[in-house]
Amino acid sequence: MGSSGFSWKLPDHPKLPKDKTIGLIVLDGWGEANPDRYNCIHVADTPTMDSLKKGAPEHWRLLKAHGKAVGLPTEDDMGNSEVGHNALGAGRIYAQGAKLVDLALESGKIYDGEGFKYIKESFETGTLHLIGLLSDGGVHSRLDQVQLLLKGASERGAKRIRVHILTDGRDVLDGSSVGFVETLENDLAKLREKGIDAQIASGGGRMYVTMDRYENDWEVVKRGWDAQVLGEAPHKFKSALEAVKTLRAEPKANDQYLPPFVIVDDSGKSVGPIVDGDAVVTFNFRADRMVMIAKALENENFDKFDRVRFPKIRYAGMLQYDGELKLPSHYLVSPPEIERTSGEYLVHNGVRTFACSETVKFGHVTFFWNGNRSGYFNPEMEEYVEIPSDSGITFNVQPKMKAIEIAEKARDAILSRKFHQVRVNLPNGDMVGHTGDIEATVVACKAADDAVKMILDAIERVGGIYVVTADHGNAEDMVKRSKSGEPLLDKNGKIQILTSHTLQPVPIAIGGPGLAPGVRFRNDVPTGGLANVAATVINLHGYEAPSDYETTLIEVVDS
Ligand SMILES: O=C(O)[C@@H](CO)OP(=O)(O)O
Ligand SMILES: [Mn+2]
Ligand SMILES: [Mn+2]
Repeated sequence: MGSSGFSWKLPDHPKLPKDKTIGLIVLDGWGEANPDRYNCIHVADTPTMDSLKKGAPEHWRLLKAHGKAVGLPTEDDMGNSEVGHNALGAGRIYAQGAKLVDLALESGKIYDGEGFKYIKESFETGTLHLIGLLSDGGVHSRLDQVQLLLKGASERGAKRIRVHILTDGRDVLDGSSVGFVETLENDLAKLREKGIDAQIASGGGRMYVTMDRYENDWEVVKRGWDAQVLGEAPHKFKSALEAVKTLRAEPKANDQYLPPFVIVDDSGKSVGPIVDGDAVVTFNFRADRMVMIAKALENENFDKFDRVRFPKIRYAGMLQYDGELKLPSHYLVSPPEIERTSGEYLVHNGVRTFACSETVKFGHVTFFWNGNRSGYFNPEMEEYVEIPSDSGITFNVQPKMKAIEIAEKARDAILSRKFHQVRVNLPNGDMVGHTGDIEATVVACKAADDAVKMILDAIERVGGIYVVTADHGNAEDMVKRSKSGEPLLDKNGKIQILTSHTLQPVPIAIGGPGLAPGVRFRNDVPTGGLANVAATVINLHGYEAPSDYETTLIEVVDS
């Protein structure tokens, strides 16, 4: 115990035993919605998840996974993996990046911070480059924040501004890139009227350029580096609007995967390479898909690809993306201080943990789960296993992904009896849902269900407990709908495919032979959300949760 009286030691739960093996499964992108043909979870054969639902209301219920329940600015904000896993692991609701940036821009505090002062030093003689995802999706970034930042920076001395855009089509409708570029072009034209030399300098689709995560494919980051820093790309255009319109006219074009392009002047020279003396801001607030580019921009020693040039710049992230690595070292807004997560408590109380997913979601059950912190709390108590994801494909061609491999690892970890908590993320519903391919998403949901079964069977064999939940919706609704819930059609009478997450609640189910008789979901937490899961799991490990955690979902009635 420290001098403040703080202790990592958790009190024993008055009724629940310790040392049970808990299989903790997060189905990524698995929400609950009305059954219809665009609900891939409903269409798919999912006997395991269906059978868990029969345990309602005592052993199955729904949780809020979007909006304020996960620390997002409004109830119109869909859930996402970062905020979802943060809430699941931390057991409290933190104002998240989106909200913190809103507040800092609203109050103007963003301009008084260390990060802005640092980049401002370059405004007199250098160019300010803004790199990030151009949409109003609100998962990684938001256009209105970029607009405010452009205004604020230009009013505070930025004379030459270059924006390097990444088109979305994942958190927003495919094809919406054109509209976002138009809006940005208008804003930049207005700045030019005021004598500021401002324009878009390069671009590319988010899944093909820059925004890789968890080191799945450094080529993605390199393609961005070449366009943004070196001013080189296979496609050259006079304007960004012309670029996106032309590239989208290609057969099978998709905003998520637009090839990299640079904007060139009349002499064919790129208008905005990043050079010595410039300032750079990566304006995404969300961490996972910014960590790799942040390393390329910041690290003196870097061997992931040949940077050709490593310009001496002043670089700041919108937020600091990794609290443990302190990356990047300069940032405009302080990230939420997520501390004392359930993982850290459990390690201090002798609970051994195993966590596993495939590369594309590996950081979700480790880094996000632990409050955007990389690495182990205590390597003696934890083991994290990453199964390499397929790279260079869209997951509708491999909808089963590595679900079975993840389940096998979890099964083996459970049967080894070395761990008290075996935690996995099953990516299928989400990663395939984002492709907008309905048939493939149905296959994906079945694969996830098969994986759940394998893990539950192992829990059965060791007399353990399972907790099955999800981080946000995706696969349960694949069509854009009117307010009354009718599928919306586009100009050609085709349904508008929804590639994004949703506002839907997610299920949570508990059970297994190790679940003490009399444990059931309370009925007095009707608005429970993802942040209530941590206390619940801590109870199932035989401990009382810390008093400032969101309340547990369970009670133990005498039977
Ligand atoms: O792929 C991603 O980056 C997001 C969507 O933008 O999905 P998730 O939050 O499920 O990781
Ligand atoms: Mn997710
Ligand atoms: Mn997703």
